[in-house]
Amino acid sequence: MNSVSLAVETRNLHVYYGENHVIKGVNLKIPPKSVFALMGPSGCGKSTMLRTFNRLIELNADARVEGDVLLFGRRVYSPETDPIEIRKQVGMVFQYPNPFPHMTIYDNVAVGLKLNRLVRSREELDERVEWALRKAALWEEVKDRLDDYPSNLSGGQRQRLVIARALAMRPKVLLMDEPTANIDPVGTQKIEELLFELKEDYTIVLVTHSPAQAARVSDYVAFLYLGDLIEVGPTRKVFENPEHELTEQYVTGALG
Ligand SMILES: Nc1ncnc2c1ncn2[C@@H]1O[C@H](COP(=O)(O)OP(=O)(O)OP(=O)(O)O)[C@@H](O)[C@H]1O
Repeated sequence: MNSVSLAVETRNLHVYYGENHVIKGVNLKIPPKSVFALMGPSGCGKSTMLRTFNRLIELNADARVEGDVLLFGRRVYSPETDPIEIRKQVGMVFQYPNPFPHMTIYDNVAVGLKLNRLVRSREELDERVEWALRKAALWEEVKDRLDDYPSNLSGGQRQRLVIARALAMRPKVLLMDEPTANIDPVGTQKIEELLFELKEDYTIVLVTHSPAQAARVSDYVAFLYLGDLIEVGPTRKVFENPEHELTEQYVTGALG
């Protein structure tokens, strides 16, 4: 696949926090309309890597990025590239479900559309909010209480609300940083099922420290260890026939 047909590509990507070298020359090719998992033990650089894809890493004054990240062939770190534009194309969901507590369920989904003036009428806004909530598999559970506040929702519902908020902006890529780490098993299962539907339209990059989750939901998986990319490939291949001893230890639970 050439760069334009890849959703995300990293070329010799390095990240430093001050003197601390945390991503060490990583080359990745992430095909569109798939779930791509970044897995590895705590501190190996998964979140850091994810944050380079939408330039969120730049909010950290200590961080320095070298090498390239390409989004559908476009250089994310080129001086001509506007980080705000990149963040519109690349949605992000974090480990803690973080809907805005003082906004209604409806407004949580509508807020980005309003701020960016992406719709012209209240009717269009209603349609887009419903569309996003349906896409996030939440509509049936909240359609009669759109004016409620998210504090009344379960953790899993709140996370799906945040996913709806991201989807409302119609991103091409959705970055998810351990989206089920703080969700109960039933909520986790719903979010994992949702990933299967979302990948029909979006590219999903999922950070997880759980090899079991990566095996359940991803099409491709990359294993990071201490900032090095140890192995990457189709998930089945990596789990059933890993090339590296370290990968084998990690997927069998021997590495922690
Ligand atoms: N803001 C920061 N300043 C300095 N060092 C950082 C910062 N954020 C992360 N690090 C360091 O960079 C390395 C990679 O951290 P990162 O959070 O990317 O790993 P991770 O694999 O996502 O870990 P976890 O699963 O625990 O979230 C770690 O050694 C961490 O201590």
